[in-house]
Amino acid sequence: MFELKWLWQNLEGNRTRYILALCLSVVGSSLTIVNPYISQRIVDTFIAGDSALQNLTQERQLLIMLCLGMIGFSLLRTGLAYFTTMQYEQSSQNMMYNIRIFLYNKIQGQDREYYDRNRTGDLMTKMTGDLDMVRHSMAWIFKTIIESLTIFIAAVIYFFTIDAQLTLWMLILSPPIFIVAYIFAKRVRPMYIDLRERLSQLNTTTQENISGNRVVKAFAREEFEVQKFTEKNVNYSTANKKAALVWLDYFPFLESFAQGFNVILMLAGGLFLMNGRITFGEFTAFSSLIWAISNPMRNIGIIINDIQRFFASLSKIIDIYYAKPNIVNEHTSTNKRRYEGRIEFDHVRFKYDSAIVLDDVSFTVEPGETIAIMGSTGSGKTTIINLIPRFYDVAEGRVLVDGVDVRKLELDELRDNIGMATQDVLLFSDTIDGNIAYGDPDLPEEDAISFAELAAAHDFITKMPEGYDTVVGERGVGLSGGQKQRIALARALAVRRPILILDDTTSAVDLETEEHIQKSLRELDYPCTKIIIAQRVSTTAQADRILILDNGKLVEEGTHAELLAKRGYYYDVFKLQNEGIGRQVTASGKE
Ligand SMILES: Nc1ncnc2c1ncn2[C@@H]1O[C@H](COP(=O)(O)OP(=O)(O)OP(=O)(O)O)[C@@H](O)[C@H]1O
Repeated sequence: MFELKWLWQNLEGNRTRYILALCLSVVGSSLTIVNPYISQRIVDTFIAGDSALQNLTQERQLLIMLCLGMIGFSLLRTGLAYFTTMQYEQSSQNMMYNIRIFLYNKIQGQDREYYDRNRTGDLMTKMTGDLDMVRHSMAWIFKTIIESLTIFIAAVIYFFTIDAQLTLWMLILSPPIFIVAYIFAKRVRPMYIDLRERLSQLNTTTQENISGNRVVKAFAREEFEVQKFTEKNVNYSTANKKAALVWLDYFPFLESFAQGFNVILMLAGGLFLMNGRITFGEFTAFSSLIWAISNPMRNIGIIINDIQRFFASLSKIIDIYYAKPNIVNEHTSTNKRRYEGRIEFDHVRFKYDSAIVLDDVSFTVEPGETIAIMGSTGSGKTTIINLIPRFYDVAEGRVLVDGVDVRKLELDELRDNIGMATQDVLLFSDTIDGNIAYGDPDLPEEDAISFAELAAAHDFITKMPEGYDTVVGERGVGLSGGQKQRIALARALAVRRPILILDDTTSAVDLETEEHIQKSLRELDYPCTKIIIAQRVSTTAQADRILILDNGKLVEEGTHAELLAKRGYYYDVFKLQNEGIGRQVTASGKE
């Protein structure tokens, strides 16, 4: 079976320990029959045998030895169980530790398409709940199966040595139990796959709700969100109950069969005892070991439940394990080159799934130039800049950096040459200093300060209670939109890359602050090609060239003056932003 083979492969380094644990389980469980055997000897020799009284006086030494033996074996079994459990725990924990690291790296190495397709809540479920289910199975469920099986087999062999016919009578119930268990397993498997899916939906809803709580509050949609959560919760709970109820359908059969072992022992065993076919001690041995046969039968349903959960979780983990990104970061180059910063789009066509987003886009940016991209919302501006660091690959055409197709460049090196501030600003729960130095952890504090000054962030940072050491909350909680944008800009500048990409980075700052930022960008002390997405003419006016996008096509290209003279989209935007919205408002406030 593929999943088990996969587990075995990943057990590398811990295989010996795990096999040792399995062997110890077998040995420890086999010892279960020792005490019933000693009991049998004690009963037959000292309690119920013909010469019991005589033995009690003459063989007292043997009795003491047998009693000590019982205590000794009990202690040995307990010690062994402790040691065995430790081996299971250590090997399964070590294995999961390795797999967790591997999966985390795997997720980190996925391309943007993977993140577009996979929900955060689902990935979180795989990395936590599913991994833990597999670990639990390795440490407990497999152990339970091995131990139950060993005890069962050891008891059956021991029973056979006492009386084969009585043993066969006892085993008469096993086939129907296995048939019931098999039917149950077949019915319950799809339910656990469904259950796992619903848990993932529940986690996704919870995660989205928590990370989007400010939007929820802004729209006073708490009730709606509670309803949405309740719906997922009900779904999960219903699926859980459904699976549990299926188990309950079969439980009475399994329990009755398990109880049946006692009845058979009483009837057949009692008859055999009266006939003198077995001794009283042997009957006691049967009686004290009957649980070894009935318990595994009784637990078979629980074990099947857990195994179904185990396989449902394991297949989800394997999904991540074998997921292959289309855009791979080889991490091979040790010496990363610094690029000149020339960018060229050569008849680029791009689509998300089947929707064409960029169509025949061609333009060139020379090293050191500043290019502004403007266009209506959804026209494809962000998509253009996402193609430069190769977050996605083009469908047709080429994107070239320093004259080389980005698909032929080392991904690490390419991205190491780009500083980027994205539209959706994400800051980490760290100090402001730590956030600015994110791309360069060795950045001296005075440099962090000077980049914050360039990004017009220094003044508000120094006014904060702990200045640069102020810890910002998750995603930058505690800062205004404009403040977050400025820290993100300082972070992008601080890496001093030859290509700087800014996606609407100054949209939330006032005009005066923006003026300061524009000046800083013009006066950067390192060579840098800048690509700036902006909606304000005040931002684009100073660019060497402005590209206008409309519906995925490049419709205008030129300097501020050239585009104004063209009287196209750019001119309209310019007019709109400079003359208000075209309405002449009178002093009295009427049009
Ligand atoms: N991950 C994605 N999967 C599918 N479609 C996407 C994805 N990202 C963007 N799109 C679609 O691609 C088109 C272009 O999006 P893009 O983000 O490039 O526009 P934009 O010009 O940057 O818009 P805005 O000014 O609103 O940021 C839009 O129609 C958008 O719906």
